[in-house]
Amino acid sequence: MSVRVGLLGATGAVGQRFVQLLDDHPTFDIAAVTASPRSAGESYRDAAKWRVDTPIPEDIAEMTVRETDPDALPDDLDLLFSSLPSTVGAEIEPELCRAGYVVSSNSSNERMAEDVPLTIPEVNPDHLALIETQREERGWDGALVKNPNCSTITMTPTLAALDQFGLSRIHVATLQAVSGAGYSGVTSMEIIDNVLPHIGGEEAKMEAESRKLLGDVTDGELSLHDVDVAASCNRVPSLDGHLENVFAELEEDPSAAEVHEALEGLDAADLPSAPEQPIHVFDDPERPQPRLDRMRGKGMQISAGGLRETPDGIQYNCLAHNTIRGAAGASVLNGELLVEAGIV
Ligand SMILES: NC(=O)C1=CN([C@@H]2O[C@H](COP(=O)(O)OP(=O)(O)OC[C@H]3O[C@@H](n4cnc5c(N)ncnc54)[C@H](OP(=O)(O)O)[C@@H]3O)[C@@H](O)[C@H]2O)C=CC1
Ligand SMILES: N[C@@H](CC(=O)OP(=O)(O)O)C(=O)O
Repeated sequence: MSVRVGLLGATGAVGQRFVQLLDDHPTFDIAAVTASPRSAGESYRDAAKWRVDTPIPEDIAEMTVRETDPDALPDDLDLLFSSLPSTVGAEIEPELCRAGYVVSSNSSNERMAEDVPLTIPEVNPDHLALIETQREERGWDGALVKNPNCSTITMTPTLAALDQFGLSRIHVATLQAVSGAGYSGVTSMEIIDNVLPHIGGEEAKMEAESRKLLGDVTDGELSLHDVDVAASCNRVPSLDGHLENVFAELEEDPSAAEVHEALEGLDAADLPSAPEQPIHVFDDPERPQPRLDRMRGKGMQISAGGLRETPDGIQYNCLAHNTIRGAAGASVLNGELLVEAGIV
């Protein structure tokens, strides 16, 4: 089976990760690439300043970049992956869905909309049921599905695994890599020998998106999980890989060994890009570390470690590759879920 896909925002940092990840994908074939009007008409090789650590695929390099507009896309695309700036996504993604395209989007616009599935296949694949509500309410033939923010993706699968003990209150502090801010997002003068204790909007995203991901969809209606989440987000000078310190207050009182077993027991998704085991737990208290562990499971596995019983609950660390598991890889996984569900 071949699924013809288009990449929106293909020349950007996340767009390039899509190109890299889809290069040898078993079913997805890149049939169109788009970017801003500045790049449209150029070859992908000229338009994209290639910064990924594998060679640019020759067939994609030769493609002509199109405008990001329904009229500029071929009609026979089965699926679109979007990594547009969120202001651009907010304008263009609904137009594309109205025109009949199914869009798996990484951009933050509409992540919290009640009729838009925000999914991680190992956590809440059933939320795809919201597509029916979305199509009824918006009159779309296409569909819009989102993946969460990269810091949220790193933590939420661990919370899904701990939900069996009753999640009551979560505190999390993040140490986020510079690639999360994009190539020109943080200057070297700002970040070398430094830590920035503020990432605009990130804390509110982690607090809200995690409750949606852990929530329920019944009869096409969404209800949020009632766990309290409080986040503090920090930029640190690692290149890729967000590390997070989680303090979980639970209704029950599991031992560290029980938590270890629960984390490693989170069910895998049976999808081509999914890791065989979603979460790996280290016994070594010095792991996970961004440089050593971000590429586990081809950048798609989440690592945890430092499990510790405290008077208030369990403390642990978790880590994921922010532009693979946290961005392009997350959208690809959602695309595979859409194929499995027969929506694509
Ligand atoms: N899940 C997550 O947590 C993550 C999400 N993201 C999100 O992904 C998106 C992309 O991020 P990133 O790749 O770093 O951004 P970049 O700035 O590197 O790339 C943006 C892309 O969008 C294109 N673009 C810009 N303006 C327009 C326009 N007006 N019309 C059409 N296309 C346009 C650019 O084309 P051109 O080259 O021509 O300028 C480029 O292809 C953002 O929304 C970001 O927030 C990013 C990282 C992680
Ligand atoms: N804010 C994230 C990256 C990002 O773009 O997030 P979002 O997709 O929620 O805008 C980071 O800095 O690491």
